[in-house]
Amino acid sequence: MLTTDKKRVVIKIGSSSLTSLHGEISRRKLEKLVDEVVQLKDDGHEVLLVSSGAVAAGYRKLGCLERPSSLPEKQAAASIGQGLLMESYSDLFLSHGYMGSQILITRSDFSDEDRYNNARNTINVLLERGIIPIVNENDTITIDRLKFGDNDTLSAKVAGLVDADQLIILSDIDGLYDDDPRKNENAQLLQNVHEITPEIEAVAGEPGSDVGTGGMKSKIDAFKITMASGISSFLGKAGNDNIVYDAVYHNAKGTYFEATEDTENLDQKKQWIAFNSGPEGDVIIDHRAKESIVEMKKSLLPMNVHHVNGRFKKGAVVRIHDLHGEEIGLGVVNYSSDEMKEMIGLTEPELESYEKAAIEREDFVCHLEVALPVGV
Ligand SMILES: Nc1ncnc2c1ncn2[C@@H]1O[C@H](COP(=O)(O)OP(=O)(O)O)[C@@H](O)[C@H]1O
Ligand SMILES: N[C@@H](CCC(=O)OP(=O)(O)O)C(=O)O
Repeated sequence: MLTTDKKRVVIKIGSSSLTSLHGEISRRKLEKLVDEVVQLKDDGHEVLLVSSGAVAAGYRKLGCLERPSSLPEKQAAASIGQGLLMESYSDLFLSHGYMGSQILITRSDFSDEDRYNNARNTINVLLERGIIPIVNENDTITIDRLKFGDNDTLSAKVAGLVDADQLIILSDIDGLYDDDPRKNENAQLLQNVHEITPEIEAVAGEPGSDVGTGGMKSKIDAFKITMASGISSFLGKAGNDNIVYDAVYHNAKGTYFEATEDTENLDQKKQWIAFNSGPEGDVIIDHRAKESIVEMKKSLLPMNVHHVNGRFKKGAVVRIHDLHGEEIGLGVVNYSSDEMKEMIGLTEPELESYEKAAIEREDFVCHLEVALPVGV
């Protein structure tokens, strides 16, 4: 995060906002976006782009008449389109004296803590040296169940990774409405959202175009992540005049997502546990232990582990459940599943040799404290 009024801004632009009606990359739309990023750079802000558009830019050149639905065809299209997209961005930024750089990320890169931290270090160097990192999912090599899938949640995770001040999501709609505007012409624009309540989640519908994948639902998931991470966010319409520039200065038409000041922000370690780690097993605890870690905010002691499911090593992230099967949160274990199984049933004096907590409080993220998006 920058300390002055210079901001670190992550801008996400969706496929539908970069392509023409025929699904080709629109040079005019790209130029407009680049012009606005350049305005921010000229003002001294750091900017990172999360740009979709690889599949959209490539599928016709692959010989498909419409956006393919099979994974191998989408991946082949992205292989063609990603290069074309980057070529256009590089040319345009260079014509203004700025340099772009490509970063392709998979979900498994983010679930490995070392690779996650490494990505942060790399991006920090680029931003500090005035480069504009351009991030997309590494579509050509990811497999379906391990895909981010849409770039909305990817952009929120990237914003958390680089400790951004603001996430701007540009779409084909000028904000979040209280109902799907395609179905209800009286739907009203919501200008400020301070909490993602079940009512807010309920207004989010499917994608509005053939080229977008996320729809409003994935944007809401993205804003849950940024709000829990203390990052303010904005949703507005790509192509509206000065939308990006005005959003940074809080003057744009759209929806601003800002958590209230009393919301506790997750630190970077907890962001990784909550949104990026892939849990490897389950630790089940009784109601007394639940009260101790949730309400009294204590660490989970070895004597409070009721049983464990799955195999995991020391340092893995696990799901913590109560005896009714309700998931309470996620945490990093200090013992492997085998060690934990050995502890169960031991008396207090016998447990004395296990000096560490099973899960330290600072390595535990409670679902009650943070409304975690499911499955992101
Ligand atoms: N409550 C809502 N408010 C605004 N848009 C909505 C809502 N529910 C569904 N949508 C649809 O979500 C679409 C934007 O998502 P998407 O098509 O994935 O765009 P992008 O490619 O920009 O990510 C809008 O065009 C709109 O039709
Ligand atoms: N990684 C994909 C983006 C997936 C996608 O379509 O996302 P979005 O347009 O943001 O809903 C691509 O570059 O084509």
